[in-house]
Amino acid sequence: MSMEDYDFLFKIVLIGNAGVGKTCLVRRFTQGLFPPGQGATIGVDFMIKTVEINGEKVKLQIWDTAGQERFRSITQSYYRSANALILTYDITCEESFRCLPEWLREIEQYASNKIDLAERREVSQQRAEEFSEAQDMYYLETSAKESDNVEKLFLDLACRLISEARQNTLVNNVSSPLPGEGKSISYLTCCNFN
Ligand SMILES: Nc1nc2c(ncn2[C@@H]2O[C@H](COP(=O)(O)OP(=O)(O)OP(=O)(O)O)[C@@H](O)[C@H]2O)c(=O)[nH]1
Repeated sequence: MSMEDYDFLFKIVLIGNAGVGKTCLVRRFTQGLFPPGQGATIGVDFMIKTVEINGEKVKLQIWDTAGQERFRSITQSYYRSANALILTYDITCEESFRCLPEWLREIEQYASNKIDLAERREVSQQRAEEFSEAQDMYYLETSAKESDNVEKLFLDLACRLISEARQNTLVNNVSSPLPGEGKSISYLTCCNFN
């Protein structure tokens, strides 16, 4: 794809414990499906989706990292150049929530997945909200399976990145957007995705 094919290009990296549903979230968003029998990611995987937000083409490069500890050194190298990181945990797995502080340094935003499994919930929404507020992060519960909030997760993030890129363009007085630089952690709610 040439430069003319999009107005913005953002790199988004999903991180979080193994089995929380990172790959399913990415595939739900990029391919519109919930893959049956999804196996563990080896190293990193990469998918692209171009969306239109308020008349502008936004190309999202989405990197899905392996949650397994043995791949940590490989996946860490992908965090650095990311415009945004989405830390994912599983609402039915207390351990995946307790590990969040370990991931904190890299976090901008986090998603709690598998909300379709409400009867098996171990991590209450209130705890997650308190945690995200304390860390000044954006928080959204999703279900890759039921397709709840998945589109919203990625589009809200893209919207926020556009806003940041614009601010940087103004601040730096340059003609081209500089996505990802001088990231703000405030959450934009004013976007219209139609
Ligand atoms: N019920 C339910 N199951 C889900 C959801 N998302 C993922 N799963 C299941 O959770 C398991 C793990 O999903 P993956 O997407 O492979 O998890 P991952 O975080 O990418 O795992 P790693 O690649 O090992 O890091 C699979 O069996 C999925 O079917 C969801 O929203 N609801």
